[in-house]
Order: sequence, then C-alpha cells, then structure tokens
Amino acid sequence: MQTVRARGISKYFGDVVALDGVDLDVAPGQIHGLVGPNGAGKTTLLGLLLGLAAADEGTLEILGAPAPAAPGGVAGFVDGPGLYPSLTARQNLAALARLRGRDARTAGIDDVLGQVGLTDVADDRVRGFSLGMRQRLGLAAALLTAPRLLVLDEPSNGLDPAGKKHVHTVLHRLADEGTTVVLSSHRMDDLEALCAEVTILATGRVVFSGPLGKLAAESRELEYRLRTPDPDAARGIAAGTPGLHLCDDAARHAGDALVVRAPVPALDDLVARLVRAGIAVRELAPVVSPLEAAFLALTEHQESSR
Ligand SMILES: Nc1ncnc2c1ncn2[C@@H]1O[C@H](COP(=O)(O)OP(=O)(O)OP(=O)(O)O)[C@@H](O)[C@H]1O
Repeated sequence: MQTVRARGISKYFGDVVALDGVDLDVAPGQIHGLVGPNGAGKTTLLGLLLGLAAADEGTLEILGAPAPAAPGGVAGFVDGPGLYPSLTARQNLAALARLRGRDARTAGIDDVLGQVGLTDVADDRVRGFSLGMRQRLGLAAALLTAPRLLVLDEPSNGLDPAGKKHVHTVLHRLADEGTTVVLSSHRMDDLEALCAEVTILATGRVVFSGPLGKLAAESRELEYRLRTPDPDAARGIAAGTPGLHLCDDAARHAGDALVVRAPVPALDDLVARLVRAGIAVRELAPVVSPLEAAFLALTEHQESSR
C-alpha cells in the first residue's frame, strides 16, 4: 500500500488551474520532494495531503483510505507554521497538545524540542524567533502527533547551514523509522540531500516523477565553465573541437573563464587537446548542476508552452 496515491487530481481556484490531472505515488518511509517554479501547484498539492482542501477532480488516497486522512495520521504545515507569537516555544506546543485533547505534561514536548534543536530557547517568546527557528518549531509541532505522513512546505526556508543539517538529520531518522515525508523545496541541493524521489510540477502538471538519478540522466548537453591560465588559446582550441559549442557572450565569462556547451565525449576531447597544447585546466565544472539543468529544461519547456 502506498502512503499517498493520487490519480488525475485537479484543483481550480476560479479560472486558475492550480493542479491539472496530477498523479502521485509515495511509498511508506520515503522522503519525496515536490519541486517546481513559483505557482506550479506545490502548496496546493500539499494542502490536499493535509486535508486543508479537497480536490475538484480525481482520486486521492492517503494511508490507504480516501482523503482527508484520519486525524493523527497526517501532520505538517503549508505557508509557514501557525504559531502564537506571544507564547514561548514550549507554551505553543502545550497549547497545541491541549487543542488535540492531550495532557501537555505527557505530550513529549521536551523530546520534540530537543529533536529540532530548540531546547535552549524553549522558554523564549516566538515573537523574537527567526524564520528558521519558527520553521523548526513548526516541525516540532508536527512531530508531537507522531504522524505516519509528514507534510512540509519549504522546511529549509530560513535555516542556516547548521539548522538545515539538524532538520535533515531529523527527517532521515523519521524516514528510517517508517514515517513518510512529502516536502516542497526550491533548492536542488536540499532535494539531493534528502529525497529518494522527486515530482516536478510546472503549471499544475507533473513533468517528471521518479528517482533523482533518473532526473539527472535526462539532461543531455550541459554548459561547462572552463578556467585555464591562457583563455585566448583555450578559446581557439575549443572553437576547433568537434561537437562543442562555444558560449562566448561577454556576460557569461569573466577573467580566465569561458563557457562551452558539449556532450561528455566532446568535453573529453577538449581536455586532451588542451593538455597536448600544454594548457593547464584549472577548473572544468557544470555551470549549473546536472539536476538543476534537467529541472530547468523540463520546466522551461512547460512555461514556454503555456
Ligand atoms: N486560495 C487561492 N486562491 C486563488 N488562487 C490560488 C489560491 N491558492 C493558490 N492559487 C493559485 O494556484 C496556483 C498554484 O499555487 P501554489 O501556491 O500551489 O503554487 P506553488 O508551487 O506552491 O508556488 P510557490 O513556489 O510560489 O509557493 C497559482 O497560480 C496560485 O496563484
């Protein structure tokens, strides 16, 4: 049984088609990323998983039953966690526990505060919290219910590198223990660090869904930045290398760098030619990561056909 199984989900806001026939499968214990340009429908889809709204068309099953899921099965937040600014972190969690009919003294508040690294500020008012601290408190609030499906909208938003690492560790541990996580992110490095599979949305449609490795393989020709001590000679050699395109507009190279677009064999050929000519290669790296390139290629196509 999949934790999430969506088939042909559509959601409209007046004339706006926020989701357009979306299929989604998320296996138990998987961390699944939703990615896409602004307005792609990520938050809308997460809201459906959380039961904040219902789809206009299609079927959505969560934890094996038609959405909305039974209380307690799913937790998380979209558009930032809802918190009381005048209460402390601990009081916020206690209020939430009481709202859910639980005894605040036994609800595991200290434990979840520790998990997200907020123990030291547990008795500070949320009003003074940074965005990253609020995000972590939102995660703590979701963890209080020990959900089987955790839904998070941009959980890394506002987190410093240490905070991000902390949250990543928490999410990996939860997944190892069997919790399914569906999260949105704009950051490919986050998705690479966290997710086994991603779904890319563009203008409400799924343009890719599957393992990250498969996504990287979808990008064919990448642009690479080449740094050498002799850029003029390197440019001449690049211009004479078959299958390689020199992206030589002034805006794209600076100092000793030039940008080329090539399949990997042509790139190998270029390096061999440079070495034969006695030109050192200081750096040869994709201008954007293979994942980002695949993402851009997939979503730009969708945007331009809008
Ligand atoms: N409550 C609403 N009323 C009207 N339109 C809405 C509403 N919620 C979302 N939309 C529209 O639906 C589309 C999808 O929005 P959504 O917020 O789901 O995208 P997103 O991928 O989360 O974007 P972002 O990356 O900017 O957060 C957008 O065109 C948005 O303007």
